[in-house]
Amino acid sequence: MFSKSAIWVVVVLLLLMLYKQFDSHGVTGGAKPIAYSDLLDDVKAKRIKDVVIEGGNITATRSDDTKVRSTATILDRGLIGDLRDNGVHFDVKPPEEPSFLQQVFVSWFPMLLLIGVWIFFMRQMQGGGKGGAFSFGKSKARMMDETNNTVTLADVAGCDEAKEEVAEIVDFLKDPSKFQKLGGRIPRGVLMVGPPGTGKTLLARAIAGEAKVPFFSISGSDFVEMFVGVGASRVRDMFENAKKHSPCIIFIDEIDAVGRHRGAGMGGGNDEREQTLNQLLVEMDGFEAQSGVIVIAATNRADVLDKALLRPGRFDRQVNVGLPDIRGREQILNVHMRKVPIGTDVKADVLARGTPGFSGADLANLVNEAALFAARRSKRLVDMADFEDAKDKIYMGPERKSMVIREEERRNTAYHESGHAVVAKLLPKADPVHKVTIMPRGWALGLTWQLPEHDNISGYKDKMLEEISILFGGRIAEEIFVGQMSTGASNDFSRATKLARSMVTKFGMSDALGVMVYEDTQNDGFLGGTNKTISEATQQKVDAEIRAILDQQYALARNLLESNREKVEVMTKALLEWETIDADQINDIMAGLEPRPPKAGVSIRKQPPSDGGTGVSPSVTAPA
Ligand SMILES: Nc1ncnc2c1ncn2[C@@H]1O[C@H](COP(=O)(O)OP(=O)(O)OP(=O)(O)O)[C@@H](O)[C@H]1O
Ligand SMILES: [Zn+2]
Repeated sequence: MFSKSAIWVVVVLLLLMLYKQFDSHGVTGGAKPIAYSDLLDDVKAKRIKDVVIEGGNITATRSDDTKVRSTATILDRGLIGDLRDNGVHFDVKPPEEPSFLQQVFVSWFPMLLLIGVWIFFMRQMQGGGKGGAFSFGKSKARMMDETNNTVTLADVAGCDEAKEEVAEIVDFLKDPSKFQKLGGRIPRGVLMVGPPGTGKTLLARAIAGEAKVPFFSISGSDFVEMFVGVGASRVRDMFENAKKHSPCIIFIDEIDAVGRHRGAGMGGGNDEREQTLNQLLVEMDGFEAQSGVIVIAATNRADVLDKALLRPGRFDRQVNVGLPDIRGREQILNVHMRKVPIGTDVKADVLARGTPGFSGADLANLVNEAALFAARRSKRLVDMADFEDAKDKIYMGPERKSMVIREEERRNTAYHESGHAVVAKLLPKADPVHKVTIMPRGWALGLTWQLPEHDNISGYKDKMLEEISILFGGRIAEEIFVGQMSTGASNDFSRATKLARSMVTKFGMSDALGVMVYEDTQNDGFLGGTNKTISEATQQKVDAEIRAILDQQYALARNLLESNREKVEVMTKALLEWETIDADQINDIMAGLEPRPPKAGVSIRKQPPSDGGTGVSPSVTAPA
């Protein structure tokens, strides 16, 4: 409101000044301006009876009572003499002073303007400014009181260790006095460390929910303001507020925004951030451990934090919240599946196997996407086909149903994917093939998905060799059955080569070169990128060894496909007919049977569902 009235004041003053300007001109208003020389002529000709000199202005009255005016010049010292000589009555007045109001306005105007601009920006920064211009130092922490926080530890899944670690905090918050009597030392600060979306915020809320205490949450970036001192006073305010509501939890997300070690950053440091951090340290030291306020902070990088934050009495307890493993993913899926109506064919364990690397937030998103698919198809339950599509969409981008693919190209892709799949099925150590599709999706024309039994933690030599053969399978099938080679296999080739190179140079899996590690991964590509630890001769041996591995695996795959031609043909036919085939159909084909038709509900969607999942590394055929 203030800025609006300020604008009005400015406008009124401006008008006043303009009016004054016109007004002073109005005094001389009736006079006709004439040249100075004409005036002098008039004086000499005795046509002037009266003259008023006011500052530099001369107003003269002629004998006929008409008024003229002109500008006097100090150069003309003879003017007075001329006037006297010609008997003109004259008067000299001092130049008119600006009025008091005008003076005040002129001297204060720049100041007022500055203040106006300042207020404007302040309000802008407050985001519309409900708090007005005077609430900078107030904490922005949002408080959620115990009655509307319904999250409990049961909602957090797949991180049992972390949950065990925080159980003690829940106990303490439930009944601080019990601990206080025994004098036990309860942590004041807990640091949750883990990648984004793994449920750090959720876990902190669950602690508050379980203990039924208020939960203050704020993001580290909320403290970082343009003005020195604002962040620090926000910290102070937040702690004061929290103490009033103790026992309670303060949750600071992204603490690295303030907690980065001091002296880092441009120009050797950032005063504002350091002040804020110092204030945080002061507050954490200051409040009694028994006051019942527990500060939980989250970060994805504990290594960038200022060491002072991690000292005893501050965030001395660390809880690691990592990406969920296969069992964790299954539990998280189950938690989120409770919120939507799920069909009986949905198997959380299969989905968990197919989603390595997914975080809790990704899995929540998966369930949500699946529900959207089901809604779009007007289903009453979310079934496995919806989950499959949701997962494919998240991994590969949406289906490109409208993409026009020439029949020839489609056939080529079908042979290519069948090649991958048949080789994978025939090799003993390969991960089971769960789905093959030639449905274009994202940037891929088709893909073969293998589903690992376990999360791939380490690679074994035989398995890696087989993987190389599987990668070659696509291109070889094109060679054998189509007779021409497309560029769609280039991704396969580069992956095969990379794998072979790592086997030789990193994993020491080559018989000829032994277990020495030839590639210093630390310095890879640094300083010119040449690897000085390898001599020219060794480099040649390395190349020859990679070549040998690739040739050998290529020959193996080619052999397998040549001697199983009819299986590739049948699979290709099935793919051309149904676009996607699942594990059961693939098994039929490999057993030499006619593949069973796709499961129900498929003909409507044209794309058959499958109960398979994704592999860690689907073999993707990119368009040329
Ligand atoms: N372990 C889990 N169990 C159940 N749901 C989870 C889990 N992890 C994440 N989620 C889901 O993902 C959402 C986002 O997680 P949350 O915001 O807690 O992650 P975060 O680790 O704090 O991420 P960030 O570091 O990006 O802030 C949660 O609201 C929840 O729906
Ligand atoms: Zn391929």
